[in-house]
Amino acid sequence: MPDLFDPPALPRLAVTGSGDVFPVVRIFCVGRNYAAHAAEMGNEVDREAPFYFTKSPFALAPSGSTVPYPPQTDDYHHEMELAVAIGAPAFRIGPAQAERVIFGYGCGLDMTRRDLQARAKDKRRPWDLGKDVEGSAILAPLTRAADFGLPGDRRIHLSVNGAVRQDARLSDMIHDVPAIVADLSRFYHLAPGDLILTGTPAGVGPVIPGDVLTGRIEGLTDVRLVIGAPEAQG
Ligand SMILES: CC(=O)CC(=O)C(=O)O
Repeated sequence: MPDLFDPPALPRLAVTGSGDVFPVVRIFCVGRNYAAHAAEMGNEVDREAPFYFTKSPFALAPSGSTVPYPPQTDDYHHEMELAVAIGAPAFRIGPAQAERVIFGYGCGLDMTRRDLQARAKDKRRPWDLGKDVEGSAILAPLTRAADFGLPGDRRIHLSVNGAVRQDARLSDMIHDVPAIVADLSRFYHLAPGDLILTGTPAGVGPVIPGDVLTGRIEGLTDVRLVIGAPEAQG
């Protein structure tokens, strides 16, 4: 039977220093993984275990894009994050095995309709409309794990129009990368093409059309986003 339409190809990320590309199949995101961010949002952190939400891989936009200010929000926020790309199958692995299944790392932005997320939280509803926003997962080219090493306590920071807004250390994460990979592998058969955004540090805030965002993690390629004008109706 013929397909009724041509499905879109999976989005792909460039790999720094090579012609390789990494197809993105799923995007998992960790919530409240930095104590200072949880506090600024008025939340307690859960040190027992991470929690997750997801974004469609089709929410991905490459670094350097101009992405229109999205519909149905007046409070679109930046969230700078370390992204982890999975390169091998992993199911029910321990933290000690996590390194073996990590393909690489990248700088990512988890752009968020904060007003819709807040409304969802108030009504105890899922966060999809706040988080799974078209064009809201901005990813820089990946760096292979062998070229990056371990996340350690590298600086993670984001500036908007040159002014630093988020500034922290990867060691500030409550659940570190091996713990996150191991924990997620209890629930999912992780596989090549999975991407994990590991949570954002404090300093999140609103953006407006014309803003230029630059996110940096020592040792990785910067992520860059320009906020475009909202799209016209109709
Ligand atoms: C409160 C949030 O927006 C959750 C999140 O995306 C993060 O902590 O990162």
